[in-house]
Amino acid sequence: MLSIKNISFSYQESKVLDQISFLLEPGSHLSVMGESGSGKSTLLKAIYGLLDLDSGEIFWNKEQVLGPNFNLVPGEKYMRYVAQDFDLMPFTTVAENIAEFLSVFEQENHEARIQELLEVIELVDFANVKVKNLSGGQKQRVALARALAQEPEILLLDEPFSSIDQFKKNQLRHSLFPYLKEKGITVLNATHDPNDVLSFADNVLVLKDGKMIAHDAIQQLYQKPKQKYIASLFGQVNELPISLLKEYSEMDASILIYPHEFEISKDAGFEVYVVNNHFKGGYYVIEGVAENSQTVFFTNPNALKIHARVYLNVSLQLVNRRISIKK
Ligand SMILES: Nc1ncnc2c1ncn2[C@@H]1O[C@H](COP(=O)(O)OP(=O)(O)OP(=O)(O)O)[C@@H](O)[C@H]1O
Repeated sequence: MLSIKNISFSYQESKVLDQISFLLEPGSHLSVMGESGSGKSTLLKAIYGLLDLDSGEIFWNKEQVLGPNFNLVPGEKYMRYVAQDFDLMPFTTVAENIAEFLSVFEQENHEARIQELLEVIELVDFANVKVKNLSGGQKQRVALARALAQEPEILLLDEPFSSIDQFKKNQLRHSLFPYLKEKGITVLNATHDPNDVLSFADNVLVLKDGKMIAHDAIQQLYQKPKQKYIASLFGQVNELPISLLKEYSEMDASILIYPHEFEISKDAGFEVYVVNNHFKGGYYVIEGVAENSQTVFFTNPNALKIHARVYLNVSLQLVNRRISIKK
């Protein structure tokens, strides 16, 4: 179990982590989300022991993680941190880079382990290519394989696919995350990308200005976001006065609605007129304006005529789930 107990950290005068506490079960996958500068990397660095905390404690089971003031060589054997800058050996091959981190006591397994890890990072054909000749995204994958070579109990990933193109990213998510689950490796993944989170994370921790503002199971967090900031991490979201819906016209509260949650109708719901269509591949996000002059985004399989008037409705079930937010 990873226990983070009330940790705070400041760079010079500015507080970057503010009293963060949470527990992480072994083998589970936690995504750390938050806008740029919210403290995601700093949290991972603190957990890895790269920072001296202002206050608080970090434990992996019974072992305390200590910062550089107490630990000359930061980093614990049971934990690996894959940073945004990958620390590789450029003049040796991909296979040699991975082999460097395999256990010297298991020489006879090295070939098989290198092959296994090359498959996870999908670089089998690059085994004998020198790292200096790889693209940024390929280097990032080698850094991942090196971390895995050390068979960590906890893996800290800082934007693990940031340099990798969309196509490869998808393949890699589907090979890496199930591999980590199968091996029982505990994962903390700092990411901006909801696609890293939605199908793979068990829980999500949300940071805002160094404070933990949510820590919940992924589905709960997505379905019942406590504020727009949280819902926005998963893409576009509307925050509307509930009074736009006839049944709630007297109520002074706002409601968060993802664009795909509207039902379009010819006559039921509230009226919007169409001002723009945004092509998204398999569907369109339509930009409309409601009677209170507020912009509303909703999805539709096809583009709609500019200036067309449509009615948007939301299921009662959804309203009841979300309605808790007071203005
Ligand atoms: N070495 C440093 N010295 C001083 N301030 C720093 C340092 N590193 C980060 N910060 C500041 O700490 C805050 C949190 O940074 P951090 O890198 O943890 O954010 P982040 O959420 O990981 O951002 P991003 O998503 O852009 O990587 C930011 O305001 C940043 O400017």
